[in-house]
Amino acid sequence: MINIEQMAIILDTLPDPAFILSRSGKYVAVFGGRDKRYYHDGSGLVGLYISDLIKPAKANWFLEQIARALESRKLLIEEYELSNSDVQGLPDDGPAKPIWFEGRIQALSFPVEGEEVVLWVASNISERHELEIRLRELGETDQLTGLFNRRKLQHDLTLHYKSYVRAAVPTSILMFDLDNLKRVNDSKGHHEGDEAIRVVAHICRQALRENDGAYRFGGDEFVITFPDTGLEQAMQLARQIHELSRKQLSRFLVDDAVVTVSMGITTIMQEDRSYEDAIRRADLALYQAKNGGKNRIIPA
Ligand SMILES: Nc1nc2c(ncn2[C@@H]2O[C@H](COP(=O)(O)OP(=O)(O)OP(=O)(O)O)[C@@H](O)[C@H]2O)c(=O)[nH]1
Repeated sequence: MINIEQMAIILDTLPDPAFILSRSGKYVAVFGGRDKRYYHDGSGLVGLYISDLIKPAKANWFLEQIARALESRKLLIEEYELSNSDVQGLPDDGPAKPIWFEGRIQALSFPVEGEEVVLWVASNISERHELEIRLRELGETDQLTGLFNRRKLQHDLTLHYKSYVRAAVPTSILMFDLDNLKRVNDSKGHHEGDEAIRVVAHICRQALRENDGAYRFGGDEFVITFPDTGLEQAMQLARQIHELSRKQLSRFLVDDAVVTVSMGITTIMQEDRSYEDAIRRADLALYQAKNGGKNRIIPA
């Protein structure tokens, strides 16, 4: 059988720190989490209160989670970020960067000093968190250009459409396609064609305002979204992008054919049942730009 001294050693050897916290946010006890590569030593916190140590917004969040665990009596699992500069009284030795934690919070069945308490186990999940961010970025980025991909466009346009329905915030959509890329590929090779596509991505980045989004729709087709922007203003931005393209793509020349861009532009409208209706309209306008002789902008 394990005796009480051994039990105390086991508690202190727990790989992740385990806090006993009262409803009012008092650190009643701290066990484990001794490896300084992963954790700051929290033993100096015992007897102190969360609200005295942590900035108000975060402190309130901790108190809310304690209350939730006490009310539900069920295991509560929450992820949060915390650095040692967020918590007064923590030593400097330990991880320098902010840590992402997974907190596992469970009400205990006995009070301490007349107050209800929870057990809060805080696991360092920073590596997993970074990997998740990286995977999300990869899942929404086009490899050749570094622009967002079509999946991300669908996600963002869904939100823009909701903003339009909820608060009549207009989003304009510019769809454009390179002209004559096939001739560059055929006569100068795919590598040169790739370069033209990268130049377009660079132009998009040059022209974007803070909340605009640039996406590779597929092949040599691109979309730019202009949130909170009506058609007239979006037309001006499209003209700028068209002009930048005219200058920067002029070096991709095959015989008498230059790489240019054809553009269709529209705004989410009242009759649209989803963002897809607006995309279809932009696509149709782009088709008209191609049919009208390429290298032009057609609004719809
Ligand atoms: N190098 C390169 N070419 C691509 C890529 N994606 C699509 N393309 C080429 O882009 C061309 C797209 O077809 P089209 O739009 O009909 O060709 P285009 O010469 O631009 O024709 P217009 O749009 O009518 O001017 C095809 O030749 C594709 O092979 C890519 O990632 N790299």
